Amino acid sequence: MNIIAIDGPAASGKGTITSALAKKLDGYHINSGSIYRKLAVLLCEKVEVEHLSDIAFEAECNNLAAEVTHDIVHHLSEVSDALLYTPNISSITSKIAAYSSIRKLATQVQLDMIAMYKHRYKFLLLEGRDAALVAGNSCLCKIFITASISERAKRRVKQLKNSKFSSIHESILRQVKDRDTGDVMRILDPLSVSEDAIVVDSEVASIEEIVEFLAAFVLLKISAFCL
Ligand SMILES: Nc1ncnc2c1ncn2[C@@H]1O[C@H](COP(=O)(O)OP(=O)(O)OP(=O)(O)O)[C@@H](O)[C@H]1O
Ligand SMILES: Nc1ccn([C@H]2C[C@H](O)[C@@H](COP(=O)(O)O)O2)c(=O)n1
Repeated sequence: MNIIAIDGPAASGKGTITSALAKKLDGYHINSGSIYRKLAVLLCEKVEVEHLSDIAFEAECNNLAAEVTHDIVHHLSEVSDALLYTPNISSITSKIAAYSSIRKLATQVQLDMIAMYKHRYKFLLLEGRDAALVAGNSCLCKIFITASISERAKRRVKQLKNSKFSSIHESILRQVKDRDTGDVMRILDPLSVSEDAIVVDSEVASIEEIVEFLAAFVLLKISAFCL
């Protein structure tokens, strides 16, 4: 099984690049961020999280994980994609991703998806913070997509411009910084660059050029494996 693990900070372009790379390689894209985001939406449907203490918030995360675990695929399929990328859900997702009950559940969903799709596709592209860890020995290569924080905030402003969540650069920059801090500082599976990852700066080339380059890199890697 060939798993390509792809990671990077918020708005670095990893989702866009992974999706285009999956198309180019005829692979299947597993977006682990969307699993975490859907769990955040389910939590918000259940409780008002805004005024909870950290202890109460963690308890609610544990309750949610216990409640949905037996029918997780059904629960996740009930969540509309439209809600996933709102600033509020992005920030709550970053928070819930720190708790082991949530991480355990999201990891199980990813492992189930890998088991389901591994015989149907030559490549599985696993996007997310702990992709390399989840993929384990089946990881063919690790890719880390990055860009400067100002560029990432600029991209997010542009992305949100035509939605009802549009916001000014300063406020988006603060949100992106807060998410970086939450992702990098948390104890469980923090955002970090694995030493054997290939690091791609998405500011120095277009999306198409990066996808071309990465597809060539993956194919080279697999041919080296087959020697
Ligand atoms: N060279 C580039 N490479 C990748 N994305 C780019 C590039 N230039 C502009 N973008 C744009 O940056 C925006 C952010 O990309 P994307 O949503 O894929 O980021 P992400 O890392 O998956 O973010 P998140 O983790 O918050 O979901 C998209 O609108 C994408 O089109
Ligand atoms: N494997 C993963 C995937 C995502 N997260 C966290 C990190 C982010 O704060 C949030 C949303 O992820 P994104 O859609 O931006 O990739 O979920 C994680 O901890 N582990």
